[in-house]
Amino acid sequence: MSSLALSVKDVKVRFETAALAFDCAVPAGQFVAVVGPSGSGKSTLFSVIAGFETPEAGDVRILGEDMAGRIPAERPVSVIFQDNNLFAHLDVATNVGLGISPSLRLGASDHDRIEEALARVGLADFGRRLPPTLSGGERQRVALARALVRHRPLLLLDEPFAALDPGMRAEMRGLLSDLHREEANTILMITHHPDDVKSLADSVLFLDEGRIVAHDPLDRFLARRDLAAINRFLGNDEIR
Ligand SMILES: Nc1ncnc2c1ncn2[C@@H]1O[C@H](COP(=O)(O)OP(=O)(O)OP(=O)(O)O)[C@@H](O)[C@H]1O
Repeated sequence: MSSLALSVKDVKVRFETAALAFDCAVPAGQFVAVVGPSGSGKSTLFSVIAGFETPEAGDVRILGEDMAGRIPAERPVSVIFQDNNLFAHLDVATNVGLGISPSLRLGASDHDRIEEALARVGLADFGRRLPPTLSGGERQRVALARALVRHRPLLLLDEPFAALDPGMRAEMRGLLSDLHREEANTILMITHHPDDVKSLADSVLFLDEGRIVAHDPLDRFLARRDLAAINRFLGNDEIR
């Protein structure tokens, strides 16, 4: 029995112009902010965990289980991307239903689950709407509902608030924090905003040049002054 939600060990990914190497271990139930400069490897780390990218070496375990050879759909993971991947021609309820069954074979209890998930994200009456008629924040809430119906123990969020204005960001942070508490899941969230880190994270994974250079509890991370890239992210350079 493992109390680790995620273990990434000696993982190596090589692209034409970049070599990346990841090592980290995340206890179950944590909310982890994943931060670092552009191009440092955050999205690639997510692709490796979710199974979209096969590393040339190393070991990914989720809740103690080896993920080698498992395609994305077979992993106990949900991913929400910045552009939320909703199908524009399918209504909101159908988009959420895809989280339950990619072939949309849905029974009566599935429709109840969809309605419950939409109500939970504050979109109870939105089932028949089409995604292009929604605001950016509403679309992200649909993506969250689609992740919720899957009940996967690990949720990966790749800049889910990037397109939102500050008011909506704050609203989404509140919703995510409530859902994390209720679901007792493990969340990794990529963000470029110190505010997201401070209000949501238990710990912070910091990447630089294709490596995880820090994995600290939030307080320790915020007190760090020893790495230039972290100082830049936290705005410590500007205070001096
Ligand atoms: N499919 C790919 N083919 C070749 N190189 C890639 C590929 N995916 C990522 N890279 C390279 O790997 C490095 C890490 O990219 P990645 O997208 O993981 O960074 P990131 O930290 O998520 O950046 P950003 O914050 O800008 O989204 C970059 O140098 C990028 O050019």
